Amino acid sequence: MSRFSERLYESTQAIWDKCHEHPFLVEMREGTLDPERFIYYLKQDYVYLIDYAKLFAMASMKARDLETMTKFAELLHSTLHVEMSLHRDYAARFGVSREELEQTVPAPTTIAYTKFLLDTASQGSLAEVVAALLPCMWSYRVIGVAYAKIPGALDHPLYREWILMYSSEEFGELTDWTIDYMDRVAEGLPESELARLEERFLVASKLEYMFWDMAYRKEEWPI
Ligand SMILES: Cc1ncc(CN)c(N)n1
Repeated sequence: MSRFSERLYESTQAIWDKCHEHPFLVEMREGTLDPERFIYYLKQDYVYLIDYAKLFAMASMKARDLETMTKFAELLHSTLHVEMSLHRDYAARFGVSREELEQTVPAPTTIAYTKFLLDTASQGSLAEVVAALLPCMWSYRVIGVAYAKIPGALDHPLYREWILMYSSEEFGELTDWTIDYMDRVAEGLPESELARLEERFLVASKLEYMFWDMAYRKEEWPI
């Protein structure tokens, strides 16, 4: 039988392709993205990641065995200390203090995404939490690996570190573990449950697209 993650990947391929075609990502891989858009993205992503990290804490709490609990704790640690440290380093380069970064006012799309994730974590099963958080890891992994192969992309003074982070072995291993875990928790579930997991994965993938779009437009509250 094919893996459930393959079904997830196929069902969202069109949305992920749309992300790759989005001007934010096209311009980033070509090295022409306006740094102002990138700073906006970093600030919104920082407050997004604060809530995203909480998902791993909640997944750790829902885990039924020590090995899984430990892995989600590792993911929590990595988000707080590795991924968010990338944002802190970038912010320092742009003269944005750690406090300013942390006090970023979340834009409507950031709130929509984090609310969806945290609602899933508070009300859903462990399998649902994993389905909701997986596009975040997996789609960035796909982007990072693809961009690292583009000639000259790693020479860019601004986007190099971002590409290195998401194409790194460490990020790859954590992503692979989570994909594999998705398959394991989905095993033996009835179709009604699988469809629910697929829907969580799909919504998160759409929100990933919306996040790129938000950053490109430098979305503001209308009032
Ligand atoms: C919105 C978003 N999605 C995914 C990632 C990668 N963890 C991120 N930093 N931000």
